[in-house]
Amino acid sequence: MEPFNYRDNQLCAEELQIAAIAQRFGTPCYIYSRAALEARFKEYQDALSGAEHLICYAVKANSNLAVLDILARLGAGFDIVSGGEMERVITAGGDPAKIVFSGVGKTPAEMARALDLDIACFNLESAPELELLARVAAEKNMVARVSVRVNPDVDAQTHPYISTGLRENKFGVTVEEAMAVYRRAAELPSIEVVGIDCHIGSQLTQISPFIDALKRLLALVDELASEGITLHHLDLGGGLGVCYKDEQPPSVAEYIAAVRAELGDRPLKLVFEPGRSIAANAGLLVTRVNYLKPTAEHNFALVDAAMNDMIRPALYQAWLDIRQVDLASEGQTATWDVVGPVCETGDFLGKNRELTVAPGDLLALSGAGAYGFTMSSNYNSRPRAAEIMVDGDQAHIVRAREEFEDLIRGEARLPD
Ligand SMILES: Cc1ncc(COP(=O)(O)O)c(C=O)c1O
Ligand SMILES: N[C@@H](CCCC[NH3+])C(=O)O
Repeated sequence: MEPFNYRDNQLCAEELQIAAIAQRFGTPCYIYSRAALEARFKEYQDALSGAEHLICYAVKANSNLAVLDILARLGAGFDIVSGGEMERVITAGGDPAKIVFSGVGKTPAEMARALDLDIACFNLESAPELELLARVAAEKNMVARVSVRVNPDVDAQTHPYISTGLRENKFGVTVEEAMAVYRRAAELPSIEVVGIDCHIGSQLTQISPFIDALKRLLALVDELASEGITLHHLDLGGGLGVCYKDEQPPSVAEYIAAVRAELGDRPLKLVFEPGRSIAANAGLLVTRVNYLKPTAEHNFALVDAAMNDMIRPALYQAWLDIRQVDLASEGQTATWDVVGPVCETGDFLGKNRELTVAPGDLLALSGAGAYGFTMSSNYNSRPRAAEIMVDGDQAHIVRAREEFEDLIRGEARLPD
């Protein structure tokens, strides 16, 4: 489902022209498509039909309440990594019984709140975390359901910053350590062992690393069973990649089919934590060209969005497609570096792009629905962008553009 198409040379989001949305809500703005979010989530549901499963959307990819609400209505569970994400899910109407809590640094307060909400499962990332959780649960006279995040030491073949399943990464426990953590968990009265979990990295474009990880997890499941520790679910994390440029990731259906084939008829509920593969291509970042600055070295198109709005190009050298909103622009055709107003040389959204642009034109960055707004900041005291949800021929503002008052909230000058 491609939500952003041209009609009469004008880029549209579902039934609406991007130019009209930008006119109404200003730029820079994130524009999401409800239909695209739903279609991607349903791909997972269809691929998993007939199997006991839970699809826990990874909130970090795009945590806007409207996005969470749309997915919650379809029955989604949620993968969270902080108290803030937990409260977002609850505020959006998500079901706490479908929350899994990942993350290497859970605090006692976050644990206590998650226990009060009776979330599905804590994905434990270390032996000390198990001890702390057991204490927090015991003090509340409660039992915490856990799975252990295993670091299977497989190469996800993705950017090193978003690879998480190698021995050198900070996430999870090694296969060897996992046995000890499970044995200890099984003897703690305030802990109930329910599952096993891994997440080997993000933007994976091949199935084989997932299957390698799954094999290592299944071997552990068998070893645990032989010791009388029976697991009920297997959580393979997120990580399925998307096409930003010319990547050819497997489809959701291919990926899930391969996992189901490897699992065979084991009585394990399958849990997934997809983020990017649901949200990335359901969103655009729309920006306006303020100046054209051709120099001897480079042609710069200075736009009103910057690295604080979308940091992926600066942080991971990520390539995002940049499209003209108006294909009939009468601007200057050249190879442009599309850069923002932030005072950093690394502040670029894309380099060497063939575009026809004039000051005042709009450009749209594709693949911006995941790890776009959620990674944005106020660097250079820039208010964060507005977020818009398009639903057919309706555009809803789902996060207001920040104002100066938002920038200084909580700050104070010293007393006289
Ligand atoms: C534990 C965990 N689960 C799920 C995800 C979501 O990953 P992705 O957006 O690649 O699907 C992440 C982020 O990579 C993660 O760290
Ligand atoms: N933030 C990363 C994805 C990593 C997710 C964290 N586990 C990105 O934009 O590609």
